[in-house]
Formats: sequence, structure tokens, C-alpha cells
Amino acid sequence: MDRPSGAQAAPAGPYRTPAGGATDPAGCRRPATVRTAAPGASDVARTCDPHSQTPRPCSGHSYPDIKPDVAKRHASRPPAADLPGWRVMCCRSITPFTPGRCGATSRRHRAEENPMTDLTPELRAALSRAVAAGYPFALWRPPYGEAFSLVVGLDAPVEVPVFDAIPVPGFVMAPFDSVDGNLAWLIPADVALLPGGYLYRDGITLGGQPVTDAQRAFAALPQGAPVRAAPDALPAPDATPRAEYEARVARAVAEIERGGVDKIVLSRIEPRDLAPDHDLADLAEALARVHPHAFVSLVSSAPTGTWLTATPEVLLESSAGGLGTMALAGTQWPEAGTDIATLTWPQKIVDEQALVSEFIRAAFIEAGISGVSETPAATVQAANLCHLRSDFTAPAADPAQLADLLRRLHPTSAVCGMPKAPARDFILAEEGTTRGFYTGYLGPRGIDGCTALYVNLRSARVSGGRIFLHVGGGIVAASDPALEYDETVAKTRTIAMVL
Ligand SMILES: C=C(O[C@@H]1C=C(C(=O)O)C=C[C@H]1O)C(=O)O
Repeated sequence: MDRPSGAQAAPAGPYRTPAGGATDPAGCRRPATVRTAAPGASDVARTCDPHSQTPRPCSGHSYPDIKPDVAKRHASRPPAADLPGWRVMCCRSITPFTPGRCGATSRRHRAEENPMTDLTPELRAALSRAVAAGYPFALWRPPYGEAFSLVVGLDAPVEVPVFDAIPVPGFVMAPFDSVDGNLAWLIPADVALLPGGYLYRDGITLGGQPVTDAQRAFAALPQGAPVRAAPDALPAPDATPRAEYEARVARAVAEIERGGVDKIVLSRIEPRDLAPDHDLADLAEALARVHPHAFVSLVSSAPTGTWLTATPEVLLESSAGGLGTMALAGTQWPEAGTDIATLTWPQKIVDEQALVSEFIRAAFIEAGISGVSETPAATVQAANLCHLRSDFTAPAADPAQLADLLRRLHPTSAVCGMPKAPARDFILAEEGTTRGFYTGYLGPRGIDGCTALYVNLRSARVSGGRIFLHVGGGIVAASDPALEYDETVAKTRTIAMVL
């Protein structure tokens, strides 16, 4: 059950707190001994102005200590400040995330024209034409962008390398567990309705005029019916009961205590019924309205199924302006209206987020990408939740380097665990293949000069009248099973609040 909104002492997160834990001004329970004096990610987050747009070098910043056993295991990886050519930034506004020019079109739109917070009648018509004809489609709204875009594929989706020498523009979606992290299903942008108007694909370019009969015929397709997902052929999973999830968390903690793995991200599924008169376009629009920070999408194709997403997590953005990713970890769910600058984080969460940053640093180094800038971790808000986040940006890279980086990043330790291989094995043993595309990635590829891949979380699969909410969280040695379950309940609200 959701925590009642009037509750006084909300847990800071799913971590065991020592006796004597206090309640901070946000109503979040925290350990009595939260480190505030030591230089660490949370301290920097508190002393920086989160709204400053200007990057400035950070003097004297160092990373928080990590657990001695973890430090030993990863001793070969130097801290960011010691890496040659690595810049540790301070006080860059980390919301919104704008490493290159991804999303620039719709953000520009907001500045120059009246805000378009809703789906336009033109988009609704195009979407219902795609649904009526059974075409695969992807509808999305970038974070802080106010305009939706739509691509419709006129043929069946194909599996392609995302970063490739000859990138067909479209929308890609990859599952959590894949043989090659650079492989994803592509819905080609055969017909695209972007903030600037209709475009039609001719090979790898998009032009203003239809070039095929199918593109010409698109405008004449019937429209007007509500957007619904036909029941798909995937199994309809049962809800994961609290006791079962808590037992799973306890097994993960035992596995971590045995050694060999530091963090395992577990998840569960919560099925619900959609209203008989639902319209998925309305749900996507409502998600975009209530979650301006999020990448909101509605994607439907035979190999992926139909997914509604409102994710705060960038996996990899790339454009001629540069590339970027983020380390997002740690979750609190403070009372509505809480000033997030007042939130404090237990050392365990600071450590957990530092592990994700360490994983990303290693991925950049192993992919041979240099000139990376990194921000210290800062508190960011994602719907009813708060996370710790560091941003990583780098100069533009070639497709081979990007493919290499994507293979190393996906799935990140934020959604799989660390080290990756034993964490993944544990997840597959406990959850089977029920994740599907949850904690995979999705996003526009080669649209307006940009590929923007997001982690598919705060998401749900829709099949007929049923919606399956997927929610999870990172388990570390100090995790408390009951609070871990509560965290997943808080995470269901991102999508559930519009149902
Ligand atoms: C796994 C999820 O979220 C991830 C796990 C987090 C955590 O462990 O605190 C925080 C953000 C995400 O990277 C989810 O939302 O389902």
C-alpha cells in the first residue's frame, strides 16, 4: 500500500538505520550519524546552487570513501579526480540534462512559440491512423520539451546496431537482457511528425515530401478511434506479493554478504486493469503534463509489445554537439512540497551512487573516450521521488566508439548491479525473463541529428485492458527487505498517478 500522505516519519530510503535515527526536515528518517563534514557527493550537492547554469571548476572536490571491501575489489580504478584528462565539474545545473543538442528542437519550440503541452489534433490523428493500420509507432516527449514527436514504421521493425555507419532514422528499443547491448529493435521513421511538421524517410534521410505509395497513402487512413493495445502474446505475469519480494531481497542481501557481488537490482510487477474507456494517447499526454522532467513515451510494435514510460534516466545521448550519460541511484520519497535542498542521504546511498559513477567512468575509459567532464552527485527530483545524480559529458565520438560505449553501459549498474555479470545472473535466476524491455533502453535514433537513449524504467507494458507496472530498486548489504518493497510501491506512483 502507498504510504499515507499525512505520515510524519517517512523512511529516507530502504536502508537499515542505526538506533537513534533522526527525522530530517523533509520527514525522512535518517541515521544519527549522517556524514556531513566529510567531502562527498552529498556535501557538494548541498553547497552548490542547483539552478546555476554556468559550469565552474570545482576546487578541492573529492569523492566519498567507499566501503573498504569494495575499494579493494576496484582498487585498479582510480578516482575521477586522478584520471588524466578528466574534469570534475561543480555546480553545473544538472536539471535539465543537456549534453549536446538533443531535444533542442522541442525546447526551442517552447521558447519561440506558445507552449504545446498537449498532443495536437494532428498528432492524435496520425497516431490513430497508425493504430488503425496496425503499424508500429513511437510517440515521445523529451525531458523539459513541450512538444511530442511521432514516428510510424510502415514495415515490421528490424533489429539493428544502434550506433552504425549507416543509421536509418527512427526509434529504437532494446530489452534488459541482450547478447549485444548495441542491438535494438528499430521502428523506422517512415512517416514522422516532428515539432516542425511531417517528414518522410527516403533511405537514411528525412524529407518534406512522401516518396513511396505507402507514405502517400498514410494521410488517407481512417482515424478517430481511441488508442488501445491489442492483447499481446506475452504471458500475463501475476503480481509479486510483498512476502515474495521481501524474500527475494533477503536472498540478494545474503548473496552480497557471501561476497563477489556488491549490488543487485531487483524488480517486481504490479498488474492493474485499465478503465474500459481508456485511451493510451490520453495517458501519455497526462504523464507528460505531470512529469515535465521525464522522457515520456508510448511505443507499440510486435516484437516489443506496447509500453508507456516516464523515465528520468538517460542511458546515452549523442549528437554532433557531444555525448552524455548519468549515474542515477538512491531513492527517497519525501512528502509533497518538500524542498529537495533539505534532503540528506545516508552514506550507504552515497556509496551506492558512487559505485554507479565508478562503473560509468570505467566504461568511458575502456571505450577509449577522453575529455570527459563529470559533475558531483546532486539531489534531483523525479515525480514523487528523489535520486542522487552525476552527469557525464564528452566531446562527440564516432559510431564505433559509441557502439563500444553503449555495449559497456547497458545494462548499467543502476538497473542491473555491480559487478554486472554476477548481478545479472542473480536477476535472471530470481526473475526469469519477466523484465522483457523494462530496464532495457529506448529513444529516438538519428532524429534531428540526435540519438537519445533512456533507461526504460517508471514504465509499464500494456496488453489489451491490462497494464503491468514494472518497479525495482538497488539492493546492497544494508538493504531492509520491507523498506525495499515500500520503495517499489513509491515507484509505481509515477505511472499509476495518471491511471
Ligand atoms: C530500478 C529502478 O530505478 C533505478 C534504481 C534506483 C535505486 O535503486 O534507488 C534509482 C534509480 C534507478 O536507477 C526503477 O525505477 O524501477
